[in-house]
Amino acid sequence: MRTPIIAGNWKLHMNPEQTVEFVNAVKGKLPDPSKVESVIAAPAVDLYVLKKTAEGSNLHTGAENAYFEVEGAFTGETSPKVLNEMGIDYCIIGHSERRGYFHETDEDINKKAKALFANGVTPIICCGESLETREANKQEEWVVAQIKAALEGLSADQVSKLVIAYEPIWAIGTGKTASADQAEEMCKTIRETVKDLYNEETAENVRIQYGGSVKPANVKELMSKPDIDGGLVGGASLDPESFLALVNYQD
Ligand SMILES: O=C(CO)COP(=O)(O)O
Repeated sequence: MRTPIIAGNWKLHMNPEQTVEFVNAVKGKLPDPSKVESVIAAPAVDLYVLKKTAEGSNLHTGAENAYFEVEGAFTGETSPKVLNEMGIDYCIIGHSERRGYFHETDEDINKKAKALFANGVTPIICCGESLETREANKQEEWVVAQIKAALEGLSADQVSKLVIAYEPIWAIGTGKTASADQAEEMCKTIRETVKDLYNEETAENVRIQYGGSVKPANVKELMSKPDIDGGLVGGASLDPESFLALVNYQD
């Protein structure tokens, strides 16, 4: 059985003081990680205090991006090796904002996935189509191509452990959620793609999140779908009460 995983993606929000305040507010109220895994992915400048403050709690930690090299003359980048040394569990890669604003390619994302695995950090690999692609009814081929490129050269064992986040760009920060059926349809397609590329067991193990205007009001319906194993949440993860409502959706 796959353990549900709800991850907040803070994007470019929150400073270290706000991070400490947030973690202290949620820390004693998170679900047992065997029932629902709770993750906060924070800006790199907040990760040290995020990890320190979360220690001994049920909160797992994540970075929002990392580079595919671990050391060297790469000004401004974050090392997967240092994330591991800090005890950071997850790293989001390939978010549509990184692909769009920072021109990250499928190849970069694949290299980042490999570098994260080589350094003991679990990738959360994002995929998702634009409104234009959906209106042309090309969303499946688009997302399948992104998944194939991102997973290129990864082993079945690695793919069993990673997380894939399906985030249709038209639903991010717009208040316009994909319907639970639309989200389920694509998450199912992603799982079938993993089955075709690897095997049934790997497809059964890989956890697939939906992201795009997930809120306490819609999380339960999304999570009731068989191929949706979690949420990657932007705006609604910034407030402790709202984050707690999301991770405790089973109550
Ligand atoms: O991009 C997202 C998470 O990575 C989704 O953001 P919102 O939840 O704010 O729509």
